[in-house]
Amino acid sequence: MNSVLAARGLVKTYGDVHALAGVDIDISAGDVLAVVGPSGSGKTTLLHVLSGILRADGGDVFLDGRAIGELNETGRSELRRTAFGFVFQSGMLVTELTAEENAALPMLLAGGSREESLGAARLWLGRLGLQGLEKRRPGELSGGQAQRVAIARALAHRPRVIFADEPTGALDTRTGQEMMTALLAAAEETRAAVVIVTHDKAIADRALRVVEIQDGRIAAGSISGAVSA
Ligand SMILES: Nc1ncnc2c1ncn2[C@@H]1O[C@H](COP(=O)(O)OP(=O)(O)OP(=O)(O)O)[C@@H](O)[C@H]1O
Repeated sequence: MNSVLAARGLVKTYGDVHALAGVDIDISAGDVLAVVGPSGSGKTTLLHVLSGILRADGGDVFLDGRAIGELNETGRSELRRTAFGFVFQSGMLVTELTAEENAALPMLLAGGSREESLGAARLWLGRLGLQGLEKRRPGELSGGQAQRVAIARALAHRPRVIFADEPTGALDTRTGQEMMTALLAAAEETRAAVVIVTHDKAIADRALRVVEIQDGRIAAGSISGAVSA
């Protein structure tokens, strides 16, 4: 199996709500997978369980064949900092830090030197068209620029998988599409796999594969490409 990330029989419950009711997924390097589905169907829960933010109640997630359910909280948090990158709807940048410091943060937290981390951050900010804005704070950036800082932050430590939850949700259509173009080009360059939760069909259409979640399960016949094992 060549999957970077695989899920087998994922189950997650909140009280009597079955947010995930048995999900199997295989994601390989360079893959771009859009996760779509109605509100409350389990998309964000799936992304959080795949990325080790939440622990599965049943089944497991495998990164390069290694079960992440076996890791303790420290191990999972290290995994999130090193192997995964995250882009959220609102960017979630640290308001007191500059663009380059924000983009360097995962590398700094993972123990990288300031020089090396800021160097990688500047490189990605430049590639994403933000040269000259490195010293600005999030409040001094447009929504689209802030999202590109978030992409640089998700990429600078060269993660295996980038998770994006409604990354274009706060952007106008054109800026959202530009952000997707930047994300996909950057991911292609690093061969990172990308998992995007989105309500936006035009954004899902940019993915290589789309999977629809319904009531915590992959909807029958919803898969474009061979997502399920
Ligand atoms: N922390 C929680 N406690 C209790 N129930 C939760 C919690 N998080 C999610 N749920 C429930 O689990 C189900 C799946 O939620 P989830 O957020 O994964 O759906 P979603 O598809 O991402 O929804 P949306 O598109 O509206 O963001 C829903 O019924 C939701 O109400």
